[in-house]
Formats: sequence, C-alpha cells, structure tokens
Amino acid sequence: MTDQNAQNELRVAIAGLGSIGSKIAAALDQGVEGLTLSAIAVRDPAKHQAFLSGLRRPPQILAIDQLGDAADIVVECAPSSQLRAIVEPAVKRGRAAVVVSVGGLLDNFDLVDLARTNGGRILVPTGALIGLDAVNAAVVGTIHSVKMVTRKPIDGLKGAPFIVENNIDIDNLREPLKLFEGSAREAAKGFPANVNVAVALSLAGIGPDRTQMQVWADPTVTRNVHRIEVEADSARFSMGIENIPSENPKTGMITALSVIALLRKQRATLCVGT
Ligand SMILES: NC(=O)C1=CN([C@@H]2O[C@H](COP(=O)(O)OP(=O)(O)OC[C@H]3O[C@@H](n4cnc5c(N)ncnc54)[C@H](OP(=O)(O)O)[C@@H]3O)[C@@H](O)[C@H]2O)C=CC1
Ligand SMILES: O=C([O-])CC(=O)C(=O)O
Repeated sequence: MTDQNAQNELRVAIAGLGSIGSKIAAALDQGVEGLTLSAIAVRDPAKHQAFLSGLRRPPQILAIDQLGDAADIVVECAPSSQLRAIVEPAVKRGRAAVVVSVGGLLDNFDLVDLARTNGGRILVPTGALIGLDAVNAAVVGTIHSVKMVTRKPIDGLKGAPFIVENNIDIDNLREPLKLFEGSAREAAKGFPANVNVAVALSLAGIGPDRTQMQVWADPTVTRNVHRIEVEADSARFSMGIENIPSENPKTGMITALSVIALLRKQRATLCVGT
C-alpha cells in the first residue's frame, strides 16, 4: 500500500445521490486509497441531509455544473438528461468524467472531442455488465458480431419510452414478451434507463449501430439478466450476468460496485484486468 498524503489525493465529486451515487459516496467516505470525496450535486439537498450528515467527512454541496471546480474526477450518477450539464464543464476544465448514463453519450458524442481538446477524459465503467475487458481486447483484432439479450422483471421496465409510446401493457404479463429487437443505438432511445449496458458494450466493441440487442419483459425473472455472444477472429465468447436490482428496480446493485472498482484503480499500485 502507498502512503499518500492528503495533498496527493485525487478529489472525487459525485452528481446524483440515488441508488448508484449514494453507494459510491459512502465507499469514498469509508476510505479508498488515494481518493477523497470532495463535492456532490443533488436536485434537492434537503432530501439527502440525513445521509450527508452521517458521512465522516461531509463533502461540499455544489451545482452540477460546478463539480469540476472542486474535483479531479466527476462521477455522473444522475438521469441521462443531466449528462451534458455534468460532463461538459468538467471535461472543459481538463477533468476526468466517469459516466454511468452511457446511453446519453450517444446524443452528446461531441463531449469526447471536447475532452480531447481540453485534456479531459471520459471513463465508462463496465457498470452492470461483464467482460468489457475481453471485448476491448477482441476489437484490437476483428469482431464479426456482438449480440445481447436483456431480460428484466416488469418493475424494472415500467415507464420506458418504448413501452409508453407503443402502448404496451406489461403489467399483466404471464410469460416473457420480446419488446424490442434492433441496434444498441435504437434500444438506448427506447429504454434509456435500462440498456446503458448495451451502449457500454457497443462503445467497447463494434459501435452502437452494429451491436444487436433484444429487450424482454420477463415476469419469470427476479433479476436483471444480460446475455452476450461475441464472435471475433481471436475468440468466440458468451457472457452472462444476473443482477440483483438495487432500491431502484431498473438498476443492478453491481453498478455502483463497478464504479467503485474503477475509482480504486485510479490510484492503485496493483491493477488487475484491462
Ligand atoms: N452503466 C450502467 O451499467 C448502468 C447505468 N445506470 C444509469 O445510471 C444513472 C443513475 O442511476 P440510479 O442511481 O439508479 O438512479 P436514481 O434514480 O436512483 O438516482 C438518480 C439521482 O440523480 C439525481 N438527480 C436528478 N436530477 C438531478 C439534477 N438535475 N441535478 C442533480 N441530481 C439530480 C436524483 O436526485 P433526487 O434523489 O433528488 O431525486 C437522484 O439522486 C441512470 O441514468 C441509470 O439509467 C443504471 C444501471 C446500470
Ligand atoms: O442494471 C442493469 O442491469 C442494467 C441497467 O439498468 C442499464 O444498463 O441501464
């Protein structure tokens, strides 16, 4: 373990204290090597007062567009509608932005150029998925196809724009129903709070137009289930993950843990996995 002093520590700010952000804040407050929780942004600070005052070192509360002033790394854990307001000012200041609302990046891809121009970075964690290390490796060669199938319990899909716009009744389903089949880009439009994982997979691999996906509403499952098949010139692999939903039924518990793992790597002496 290193013996970094406080001046060497990377300051981390978090936008959004929902199911993902609150876990990351608590972990940072408990202590992650070389990192300090410096600031947070929330919609309604009063709602989070009890949580914040329970932290050992309560962070500053700032507006979402000011987080980059107080941090080296800004972690976006808010609805995708807020992505630009959080990430743009951070990368303009040359900060790193960790993005969990990955689907929102597709309509804001100029942020990547903005980060490049200003010395900032955009980091996408594996999140609720698995195996992006293998996809990153395979795409150094040639990936022929990536197919993903997502099954979620009814509560995890309620309110998705695709379901609302097509007037699909999922409340009374007794067996699995395939709601959608198409590209990851189209899936992200129809299910913005459900298929960030497919967009992360696509950005790691062959892009949002060539990554194929199905979305199923499945009353027989209690977990968010994702299965992936990759066919490449170096390997063929199948991956699957069955996520226990967090207090937000759309979001798997492992998502916050994946971000914490990514943050740990920023200052870890021993890093394992790409
Ligand atoms: N990459 C991945 O693998 C995954 C990504 N996600 C995505 O991660 C994101 C966060 O998910 P999750 O934590 O479950 O969501 P939650 O709904 O639990 O939390 C969202 C948080 O954002 C806050 N918020 C909303 N608007 C604003 C605003 N204008 N300014 C500041 N804060 C705001 C909310 O505030 P308040 O508490 O006041 O309502 C809430 O604290 C979502 O976009 C989700 O789709 C989810 C699962 C997997
Ligand atoms: O948590 C999950 O299983 C996946 C998810 O919601 C997302 O990708 O947005």
